[in-house]
Amino acid sequence: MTTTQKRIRVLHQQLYPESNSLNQIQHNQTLARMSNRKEAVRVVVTGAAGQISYSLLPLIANGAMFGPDQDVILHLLEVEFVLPALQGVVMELEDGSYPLLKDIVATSDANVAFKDADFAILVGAFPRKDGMERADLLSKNAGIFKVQGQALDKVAKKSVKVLVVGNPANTNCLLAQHFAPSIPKENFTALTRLDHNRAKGQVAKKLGVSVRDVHNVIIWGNHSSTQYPDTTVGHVVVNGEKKSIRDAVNDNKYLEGDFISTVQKRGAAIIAARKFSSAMSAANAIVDHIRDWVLGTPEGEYVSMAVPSDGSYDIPEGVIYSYPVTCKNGKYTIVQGLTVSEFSRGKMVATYEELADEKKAALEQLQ
Ligand SMILES: NC(=O)c1ccc[n+]([C@@H]2O[C@H](COP(=O)([O-])OP(=O)(O)OC[C@H]3O[C@@H](n4cnc5c(N)ncnc54)[C@H](O)[C@@H]3O)[C@@H](O)[C@H]2O)c1
Ligand SMILES: O=C(O)C[C@H](O)C(=O)O
Repeated sequence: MTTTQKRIRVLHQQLYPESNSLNQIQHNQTLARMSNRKEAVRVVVTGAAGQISYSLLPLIANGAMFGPDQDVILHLLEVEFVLPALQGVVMELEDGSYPLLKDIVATSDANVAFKDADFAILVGAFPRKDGMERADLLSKNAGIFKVQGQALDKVAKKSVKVLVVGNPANTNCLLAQHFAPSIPKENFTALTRLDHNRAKGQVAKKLGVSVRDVHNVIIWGNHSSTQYPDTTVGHVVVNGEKKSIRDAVNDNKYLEGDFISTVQKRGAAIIAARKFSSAMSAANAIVDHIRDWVLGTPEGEYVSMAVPSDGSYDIPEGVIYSYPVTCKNGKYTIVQGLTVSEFSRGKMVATYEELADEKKAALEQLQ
């Protein structure tokens, strides 16, 4: 035994008088490391055998959503006749050798899927097909979000954070919220981060810069073709120089015309090209939404989230409306005090009115 080994043994015996093996030191160190690990979070993904989930699940399992030190337990919900396909997804997750993936629950029972959930990502819905209007989706989807809201209310943690992706996302979110009265209203959100990312992408392309140089675009309202992608407070930073998007682009006709309609119609353009709705970019936006909500947004950075309207910017309460937000300590805050031009106001009200109509139609469906 070397002198160093002897000294370690003495030290070890002082620290652990009940043990006399060096292996025990290693064992205790391992136990200590394990006890420092954060408890695994339970993440529900509905529509788990669908195409968005196929891109999303590996991102959750590899730490992109919650960080590299957070174990996850995936709760996968599918309709019963799709369970055999879901088993294939489960096998692939097992074969992916993801160190953070602690366990998988795969089921067609909402009360099993939502049990003790920390996060619920509601993707499963009837997707819009080429030529179909979003309003057509309301009747197909209202029942799904009623049942899932009720299950959340009954068995999920009261702190569960909910993100609705399945369309019409804002109104489906409102329904889930309505049927889960025991969960704080502000825990219900819908995805407009994909639209936000699309808007950044269009500005970056126009200016020939990277998306990382584009900041504080805003999506107001509904995840639909009435959404208002707004660049009025956004800026770009190129070679250390900060400029408003308006000044950098220097083409208001574009920013108030083609830019807006390209972002509004991007989902439809992808359906027309792929014959399926967006999936890879949707999964990426879902990760961005939850990661920022949980881990926070960089100082001064706005992101877009559809959240319960609280009267901010004179949008009445009672709809799920996309606003610019910042996130800190697991909470989002709607950015206040931005100047709203007459042009912007018209677009913000139009998209609100669509949401109010969708709400009325959805509630009628359920009577
Ligand atoms: N908000 C956004 O930015 C955004 C972006 C893209 C797609 N979407 C929407 O996301 C949804 C899913 O898209 P996709 O391409 O993955 O569709 P998909 O058809 O590939 O997958 C949907 C899955 O949901 C399942 N499902 C249906 N009803 C269910 C229920 N009650 N419980 C559990 N699972 C159920 C289906 O069996 C299917 O496997 C669609 O509504 C689509 O329009 C939203
Ligand atoms: O509009 C759709 O159904 C597609 C999806 O919401 C998208 O924005 O890509």
